[in-house]
Amino acid sequence: MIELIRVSKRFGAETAVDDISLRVEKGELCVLVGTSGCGKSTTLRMINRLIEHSDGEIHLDGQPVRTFREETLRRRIGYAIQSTGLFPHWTVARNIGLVPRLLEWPVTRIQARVEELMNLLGLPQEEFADKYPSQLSGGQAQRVGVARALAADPEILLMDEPFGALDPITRETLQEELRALQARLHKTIVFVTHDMDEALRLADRLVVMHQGRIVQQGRPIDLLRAPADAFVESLLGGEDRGLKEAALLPVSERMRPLRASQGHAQERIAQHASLREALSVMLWRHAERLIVIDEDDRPVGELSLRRLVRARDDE
Ligand SMILES: Nc1ncnc2c1ncn2[C@@H]1O[C@H](COP(=O)(O)OP(=O)(O)OP(=O)(O)O)[C@@H](O)[C@H]1O
Repeated sequence: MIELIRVSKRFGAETAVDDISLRVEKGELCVLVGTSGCGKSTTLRMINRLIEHSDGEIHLDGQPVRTFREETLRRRIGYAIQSTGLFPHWTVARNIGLVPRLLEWPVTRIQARVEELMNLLGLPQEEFADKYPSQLSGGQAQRVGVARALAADPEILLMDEPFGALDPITRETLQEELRALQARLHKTIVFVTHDMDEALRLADRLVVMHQGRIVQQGRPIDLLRAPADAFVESLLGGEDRGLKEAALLPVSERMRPLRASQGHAQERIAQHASLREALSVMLWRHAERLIVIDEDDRPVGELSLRRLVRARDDE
């Protein structure tokens, strides 16, 4: 668990982070969003002490980070950044093994761990272990960066725009992989991004920052439904919020049991698809009613346009 209590950071006369309090529970994926220069990266770097905070307290599992030895911070906190920070003259395998080597793990254990991580991140050993960073695509390099951050099996992962430089498709793939990884590994993650869709897709807890302060935090759906002010509302997408909310809700949430009289609907949608996808199918197929199917393609319900747009309170 990470806790920031009334934390500030000043660079000379400038206050980059201004009296923020934040608690990230074990296993939670917390995303920091906000306009450029609002203090997201500074907040992240104060957690692993790349930057020392000026005021307040930062605790890991109740213990002040100031009291941790460098080695302990390395072991407990992984760090992945947009530019990957890979050493260009080191192979992929050597880059991934960096922290275990610094921690003086035995060579065989390092090799086994590097192999395990390359498998986990979809980087086949035979193909990638001996490559150099310049021989990788952006997406592959990011995977190596994430593998390296996970190498010493830290409880905490700090990620600063790790997918920032990627094309939208690779980016979405890595977002899905991060969620899947998180479901398996239960790390405590703090993730910084500019991209609101990425933030909404990934976050258990969304933290909106503005001019060094936290202006609102909570579950993405709660922020979408009740933004604290006009700034948060516009950052969350203004009039697009309806679509963003629909992207977070599964079809199963609004469908109802299939009745014989509705059997004429032909278009289908998976029950795990989002309401946004359902709306898109309706628009594309000119259909006001969809049959909802399960993983085995069996009809399990139906979703009408009327039901999709209905206010939550009417249910
Ligand atoms: N080492 C430093 N020395 C002086 N000022 C700094 C330093 N690092 C950051 N700042 C200032 O602190 C403020 C917050 O910067 P920070 O990088 O945390 O913002 P950010 O929200 O991560 O921005 P971006 O999204 O553009 O990366 C900025 O005004 C920045 O200029």
